[in-house]
Amino acid sequence: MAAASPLAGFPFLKMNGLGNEILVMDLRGRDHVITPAEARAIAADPRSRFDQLMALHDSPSAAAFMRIYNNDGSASAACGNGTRCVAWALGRDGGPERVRLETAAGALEAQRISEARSTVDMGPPRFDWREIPLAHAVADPDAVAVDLPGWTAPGLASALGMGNPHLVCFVPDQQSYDLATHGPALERHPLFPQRTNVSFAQVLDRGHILLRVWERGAGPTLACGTAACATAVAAIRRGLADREVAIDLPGGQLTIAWRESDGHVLMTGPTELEWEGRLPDDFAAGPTPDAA
Ligand SMILES: N[C@@H](CCC[C@H](N)C(=O)O)C(=O)O
Repeated sequence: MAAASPLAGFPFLKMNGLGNEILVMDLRGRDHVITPAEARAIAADPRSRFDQLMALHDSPSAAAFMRIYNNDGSASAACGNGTRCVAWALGRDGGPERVRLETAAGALEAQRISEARSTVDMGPPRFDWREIPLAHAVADPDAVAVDLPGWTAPGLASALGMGNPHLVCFVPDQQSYDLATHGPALERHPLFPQRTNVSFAQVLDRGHILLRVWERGAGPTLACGTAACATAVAAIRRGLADREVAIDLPGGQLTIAWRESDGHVLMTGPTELEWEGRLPDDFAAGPTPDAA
C-alpha cells in the first residue's frame, strides 16, 4: 500500500488579492517541500484552485520563508498579491500588524493598514540583466524589441525584475491586445531565459495606468502585484508617471509608490479570505511532468 502523502488532509486558506487566486498553506514546523506535481494536483481541484500557492516554511530571521508556486508547478521568487494575503493570514486573530517575510529573492516587510488592506515593501526593482534575469546584457532595458501587431517603433517595452522577471509593453489601447494570443509568445521571449510575466499598460495620466497581465506559469489573471510594481517603475523611468500611481487591473486597483529615499517599491491593496479548507484525505499527486 502506498504511504499517505504528508499533504493528505492538510489545511489551507483560499484567498484572493484583487481576484488573483491565492492559496496559503502553513508548513512551518514540517520538513515537507511541495513538489511541482503536488502543486499542479492541488491547483487542479476546484476546491483548492489557485493562480499562486504561498507555502510558508520556517525561517531563522523572519516570520516565514515563502515558497511560491504558479499553477503550472513552476516556482517564482516574488508574488505581490500573495504576500499581502500571507500578511493578512499571519496577522489575523491578534497576530502582528507588521511582519517580515523571506523569499528566494530576499526579505520583504508587510504592514496591515486596515482589516483587509495592507502595504508591502517589495524592495528595489532590478535592472541588471543578470538579476532580472535576461539572456544577455542589453543596451537599454527600456527599449526592448517586441514583435506586436500595430507597433511601428521598437522600444516601447521595458524589461525589469521585482524578484521575478517582467516585460512591460506600453500600448495606446490595452484592450486591443489579446492576452491569449500575445501572452504565451511573449512569456517565452528569447531575452528571458526563465520566461517572463507580460504586461500591457496604457498610461491614462501621470497618476493612473490601466494594466492587464499574462502571468508566467499561470496565464491571464485578474491582477498581478509585481507586474503593477514593474509597470509603475517603468512608467516613472520613462517620465510618464509620478512617483505614486494608481494601477487599475481587471480585479481592482493597487497603489504603487516608488520611494525616492531608498528606491524601494511600496504596494498597497486589498485581500480577501474566501474559505478555509483541507486537501482530500486521499490526496496524491499524479506523475505529471514538471513545467518547462
Ligand atoms: N500574481 C503574482 C505574481 C506571481 C508570480 C509570477 N507568475 C511569476 O512566475 O513570476 C503577483 O501578485 O505578483
